Amino acid sequence: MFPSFSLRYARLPERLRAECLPTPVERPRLVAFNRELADELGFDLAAFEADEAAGALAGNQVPKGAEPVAMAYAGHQFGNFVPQLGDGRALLLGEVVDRHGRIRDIQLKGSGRTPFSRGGDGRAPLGPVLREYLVSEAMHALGIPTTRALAAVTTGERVFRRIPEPGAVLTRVASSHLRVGTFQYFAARGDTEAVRLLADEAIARHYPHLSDRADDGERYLALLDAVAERQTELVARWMGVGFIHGVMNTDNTAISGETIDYGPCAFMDTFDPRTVYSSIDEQGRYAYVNQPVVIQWNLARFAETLVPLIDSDGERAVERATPIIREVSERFEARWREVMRAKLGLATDEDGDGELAQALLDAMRAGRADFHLAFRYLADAVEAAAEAPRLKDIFESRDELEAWLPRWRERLAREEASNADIVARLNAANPAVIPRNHRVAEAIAAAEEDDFEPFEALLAVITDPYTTPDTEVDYTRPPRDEERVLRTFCGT
Ligand SMILES: Nc1ncnc2c1ncn2[C@@H]1O[C@H](COP(=O)(O)OP(=O)(O)OP(=O)(O)O)[C@@H](O)[C@H]1O
Repeated sequence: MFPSFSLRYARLPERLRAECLPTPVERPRLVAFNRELADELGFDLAAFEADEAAGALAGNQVPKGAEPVAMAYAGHQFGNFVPQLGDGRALLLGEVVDRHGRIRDIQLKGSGRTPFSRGGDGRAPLGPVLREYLVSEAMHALGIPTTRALAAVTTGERVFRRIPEPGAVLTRVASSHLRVGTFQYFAARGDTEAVRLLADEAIARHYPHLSDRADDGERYLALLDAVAERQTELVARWMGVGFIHGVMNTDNTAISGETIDYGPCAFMDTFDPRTVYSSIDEQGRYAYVNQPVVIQWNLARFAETLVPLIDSDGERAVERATPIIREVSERFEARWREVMRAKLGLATDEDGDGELAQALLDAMRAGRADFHLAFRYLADAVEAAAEAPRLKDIFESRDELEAWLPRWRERLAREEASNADIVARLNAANPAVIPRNHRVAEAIAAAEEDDFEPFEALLAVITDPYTTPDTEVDYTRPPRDEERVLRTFCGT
């Protein structure tokens, strides 16, 4: 059933990883399987058989040709350096070449202890597995780079967190699992050769256009620049859909520029830039508004690992890398303005656009408006005479919005586009439905009672996010006060 594995990472020197087999589980049952992604990866779907797939995707049988490895990595967690993390509950089965010729990692998450497990049990509860499944697939449907979810299997075993919970294994697909933390692991050990191997692997897999730069220093500097570009754009795009990652540690900053690790993440409901959902982020380090600064900080940690590769003279290397890190804030501002222009229905670029977008966000904050509906319902207000009651109703106080709308319409007039075109742009840039926290919580609670219908129904609508769902349940509605999820648990 599985496509053939290329075992690139398993063939890298042993100190980069640990060979390790998954620990079999009692009663594997396939509860979610992404056929579209499986097809893209080259799975033989004609030979697909659910029980056999469940066994393989729970790690009870290692697929033919796979050589599972746990990857070594370190990381700054909430600002503190932890020199040894590594896949403590995940195993890379190997890489496959998908139907588009792209190399993709296939990894089991929750498949048992590894040499990097430290005190952990190597397992994952069903709730976080389904949260990662839902949110990563929604992110993909929104067109934002991310790891993907291929399958979820329940194990028939309990895992013990605050309370006993049903266990599960997620099969995750990524264009690679190289993280800033992977580089930090070896840099902290003074193993420059390993850092070089990783940098070369990163260039080969994600930035092949850099490989023909003859000068080593230039090439690794260009790698830093390329990662900074992708990560900065990623954060701007997260913020454009109201996403808060929740745990932007350096081990969760992917070199590919994909979103990775959907732990205590959430999409914001009421707009407030200080919003934090994560139960483990007590100081608000990873609040919505802090994300651009955090990514700059994480990229500076990445730059530090590359110093010996950039120039044999450390001071000169730092001098060369520093402008790239400094520029992250400007780059972010530019990407953010692009994201916001699209959300306002603007295809042309004017100096005042950033300020116009900020004024709407200020109005949303003052009016305690729902982030997603405020943008989605802008389409009702394009016409000068429009009353737009749906839009106005979601603002608790409207003065700022009322003052903003004529400014926006004046700006739209300079677009020289028909109202219908503007409406089409707005609807293509502002999703109707995202996985709201209370809906994710509801789907998880039902699945924990063995009812997967709410999970499947939610998955169906969030993977078609720009279409207003025609369903009995209103997936677009913000939570009522009693439904509000204030904190999300990472549940590791
Ligand atoms: N139950 C567990 N058993 C062993 N190790 C664990 C467990 N939970 C988390 N870890 C390890 O602790 C570290 C931090 O965990 P975190 O929750 O950020 O990552 P994760 O969700 O497991 O992994 P990823 O970043 O690959 O999505 C990682 O090295 C992870 O492998």
